[in-house]
Amino acid sequence: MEILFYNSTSTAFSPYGDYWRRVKKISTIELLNTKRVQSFRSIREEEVSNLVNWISTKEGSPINFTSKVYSVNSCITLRAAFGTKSEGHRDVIQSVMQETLELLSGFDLVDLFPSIGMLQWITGIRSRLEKLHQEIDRMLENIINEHKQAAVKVSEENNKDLVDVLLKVQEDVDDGFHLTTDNIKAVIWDIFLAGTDTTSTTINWAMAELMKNPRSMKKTQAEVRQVFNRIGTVDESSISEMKFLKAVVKETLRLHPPGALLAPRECRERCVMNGLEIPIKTKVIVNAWAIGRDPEYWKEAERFSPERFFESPLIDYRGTSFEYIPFGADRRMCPGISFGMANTELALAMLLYHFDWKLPDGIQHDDLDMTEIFGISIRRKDELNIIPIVYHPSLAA
Ligand code: HEM
Repeated sequence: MEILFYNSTSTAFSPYGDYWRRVKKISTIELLNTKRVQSFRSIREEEVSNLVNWISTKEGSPINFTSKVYSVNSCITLRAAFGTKSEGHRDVIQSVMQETLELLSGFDLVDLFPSIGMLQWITGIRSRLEKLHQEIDRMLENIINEHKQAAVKVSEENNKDLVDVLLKVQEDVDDGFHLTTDNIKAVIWDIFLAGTDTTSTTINWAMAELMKNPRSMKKTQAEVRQVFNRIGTVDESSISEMKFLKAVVKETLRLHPPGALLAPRECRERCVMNGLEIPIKTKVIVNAWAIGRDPEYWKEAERFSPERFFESPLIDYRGTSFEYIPFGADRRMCPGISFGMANTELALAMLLYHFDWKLPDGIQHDDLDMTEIFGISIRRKDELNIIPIVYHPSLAA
């Protein structure tokens, strides 16, 4: 079933209000635009390089790839959101976020956004969530105050973190819309929840698929190494040349869209689809996971084959190819595509450049278990434990 319709009087689903529209606009235009995402390049490169250095010390032993990728992504998001001011709070934020994700693991994106409505209806875990909510609130309050008190105002666009940008928006009252401090906290926390888990899940699935498909792994590594060796630097500047790597990420998102059920929609007017009458106000759930595996649109739909995107180069994830919507479509579409893709592509490129990867003893490529578990994002059931072997360009044939 790819689209579910049902009438709902539940408070879980609140129609979009003016607040939501404004915040969405701010997220898309001010916070997560391509230029801003570019300005976080050095953060990405530094954090992934730190990971590469750490992995180098573990050569020959299995590492928990899943948890390492998760912590790198949360560091990148933290630094992008709070700048250097996050350092004193980093451990607390990461553990609170981890706890939130664990508590919410039975829920999905559909339940979470806009998060403002979330706490109103989750009953069983309400008290723990409320305690966490207070902790998060206190922590964000401190960080925002530190930003407000910073003696030197940040004027250079490139040095602005997301809190700086939101405080600037708060100052510039736009035709009567006032962004409160609570709004700022909610936006930042939504970005954490929506951005970190989805991105690290994507990197994890991509690596798992490459481990399961050695031919694709070889092809991706050959491309990444050819480009980085020719340019002479291992950084973000040449990622745009890595067409096969990009196809690997696209194929990963086709088979494993982390936000499988998208955000819920509501029918604004009565309509008829395939003879079925859909009344006004029906809640609509779109199953992007099932759409990406529909044999009507995809040849050998269950097979991991990045090459399919060379055969159909026009299929893109920007919300206009309806057979492929890992970031959703229309006004509820993900505002974090550029940030998510930049983090995913750089991490994969660097980890595939610097290391060859082996499965621990006794596990064959074909045997790698790809069972999924359903939560905020659809993750692999098992953490990915794999063995790094350092690549030395000078020794390569
Ligand atoms: C590979 C990474 C990512 C994937 C696959 C992904 C996917 C999605 C999907 C499917 C939705 C719902 C869209 C819809 O219903 O039409 C969504 C919403 C959202 N995403 Fe992402 N996302 C990713 C990364 C990010 C990042 C890095 C950020 C922020 C830094 C982010 C922020 C958000 C926010 C704030 C929403 C809610 C938008 C709303 O309520 O309208 N996402 N994302």
